[in-house]
Amino acid sequence: MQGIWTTDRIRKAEGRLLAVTPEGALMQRAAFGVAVNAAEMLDAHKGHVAASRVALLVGAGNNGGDALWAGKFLRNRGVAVTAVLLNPEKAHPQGLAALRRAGGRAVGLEDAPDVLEEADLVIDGIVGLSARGPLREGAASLLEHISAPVLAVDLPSGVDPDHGTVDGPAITATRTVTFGARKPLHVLNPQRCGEVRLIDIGLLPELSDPDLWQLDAVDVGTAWPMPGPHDNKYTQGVTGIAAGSATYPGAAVLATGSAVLATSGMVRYAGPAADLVRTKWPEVIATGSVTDAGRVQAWVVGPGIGTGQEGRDVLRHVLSEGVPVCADADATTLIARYPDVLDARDPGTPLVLTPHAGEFERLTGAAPDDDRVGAVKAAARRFDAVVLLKGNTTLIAAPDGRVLANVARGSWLATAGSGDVLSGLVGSLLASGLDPWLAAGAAAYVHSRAADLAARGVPASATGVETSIPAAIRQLRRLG
Ligand SMILES: NC(=O)C1=CN([C@@H]2O[C@H](COP(=O)(O)OP(=O)(O)OC[C@H]3O[C@@H](n4cnc5c(N)ncnc54)[C@H](O)[C@@H]3O)[C@@H](O)[C@H]2O)[C@@H](O)CC1
Ligand SMILES: [K+]
Repeated sequence: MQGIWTTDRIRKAEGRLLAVTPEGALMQRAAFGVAVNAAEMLDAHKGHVAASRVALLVGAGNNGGDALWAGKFLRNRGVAVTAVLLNPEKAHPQGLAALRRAGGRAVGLEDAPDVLEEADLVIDGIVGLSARGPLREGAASLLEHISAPVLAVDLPSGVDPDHGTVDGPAITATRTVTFGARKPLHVLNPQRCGEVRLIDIGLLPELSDPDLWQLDAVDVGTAWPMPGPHDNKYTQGVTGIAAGSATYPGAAVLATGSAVLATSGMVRYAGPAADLVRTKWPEVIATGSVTDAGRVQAWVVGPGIGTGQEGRDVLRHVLSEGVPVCADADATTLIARYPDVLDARDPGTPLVLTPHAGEFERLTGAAPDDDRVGAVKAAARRFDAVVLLKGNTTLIAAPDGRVLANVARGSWLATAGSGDVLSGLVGSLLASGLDPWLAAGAAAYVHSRAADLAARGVPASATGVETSIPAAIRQLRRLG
C-alpha cells in the first residue's frame, strides 16, 4: 500500500530531514529529478532534448528554487532555458545564480507571453507546499499563453495541496514530479496533476501512519481470495444478495452477477427477481425472500429494493443476521430516512455503506465539502461503518480513521447500474472474510479497472463492466 501525507506533516518531516542534510542537498536532489523528467518529456514530445526550449515559471519560494536548479541541469544538456520571474526580488538567489552561470536567461512578467508561446515545455515552479488559494493575478494572466506540455514541480500551482480543490485560476499539468512523498491533491485531483512521478529524497523514514492510503495491483492481487486445495463452495464464503424489485429486476441481476464473477464462493439471491436471476445466473441459489434464503457469510442489500415498508423489512432482517452487510442504493436512503433500522444491527457487525454524493448528503445531512477526506472520516465514525464515498476518486474510510483513495482513470463508471456491480463485488469480498475496509477498497479498485477494460475509450454499460471483472482480476494476478 502506498501512503499519502498532508502538507503539514510533510513540511515537519522535511524540517527534520533538512536539519541533518548538507545545505541545498535536498533541493538539488529534487531539482535533478525535475530535470530528468523534463528531458524525458522533451524527448517524447519533440524527439530531442538539446536545442529545445524550456520556460520556467518561478515563484517566490523553494518551489521556484527547484525550477531554477532544474533549469541549470537542463542547460547542461543543451536546452535553451528562460526563467519567468513572477517576483524578481524574491526568486531563489542561489538557484537564479546557478541558472545564469549555466547560460540561462531570466525575464519579468512583461516578456512572459512570448517566452511561453515559443516554449516546447513549461516547468511550473510558481508555488508548492506553501500554496494557499488560486493563482494570483500576475501568474494567472500567463495561463492563456501556455500551449506546450506542462511539468509541475511538486504540484500544479493553484490547486489546494490538501483538498485538491480549485477555486480560481490554476495550472493543469501533463506530469507532476513530487518529492519525498505524495500529497493528497495527487489522488484527490488527478486530472490537474497528470501523471504523478515520485522522486525519493529520503523523506519516507521521517514519516509514519499515512493520512491516506492507495492500493496498487499487487495489494489487491494479494488480498483477492483464491481457493486452496481444501476449499469447497461454502468455505470460500457465501454471498447473499437482497436486491431488485418488480420495477427494478435489473439491479438484482447486476449485483448477483458481479458477486458470481468476483470469487468462486457460492451466491444466494433473495427477492422478487428470483426467476430472472436464475435464468441469467443458473449457478445462483435464488429464493423469493430473505427469510428463507439460508445461511450466508455476508449480505448485499439495497440495489432496487425500493424505499417502502418492504425494503425496510428486508434491510432490518439482513442487519440482524450477525454477518457483514454492504448497504447500497435504496438501503442508504432507508438508513437516512429511518436511522432506527440500524438498531437491528449488533454493534460488532461490520457494515459497509456505499453512498454517492447525493446519498451521502441524505445520510449525514451535508454534502461532502472541500474536505472530502474529513467528511468521509466523520461519517465512518458516526455510523461505526466503512463508508465508501463514490466519485472520480472514491474514498473509503474505516471507523478507526484509516482512509483509502481509489483513482479512476476515466469516468466510464458514471453509468446506470454501475453501483450495483460494485456492491456485488464488495459483498463477495466481505463473504470471503476480508477486512471490510480492504474489501471495499479492493472492490473499488477492480470495479474501476473493469470499467477501463470494458470502455477502452468508448462508453461502457454496467453489464460490460461486469463482464470485464474476470479480466480485471486476471490482470491483478499477473501483475501481483
Ligand atoms: N523544504 C524542503 O526540504 C524541500 C522543499 N522543496 C520545495 O520547496 C517547496 C516549498 O517551498 P516553500 O515553503 O518555500 O513555499 P512555496 O515555494 O510553495 O511558496 C512560497 C511562496 O509562495 C507564496 N504563495 C502562496 N500561495 C500562492 C499563490 N496562490 N499564488 C502565488 N504565490 C503564492 C507564499 O506567500 C510563499 O511566499 C516544495 O513544494 C518543494 O517544491 C524541495 O526543494 C525539496 C526539499
Ligand atoms: K508548482
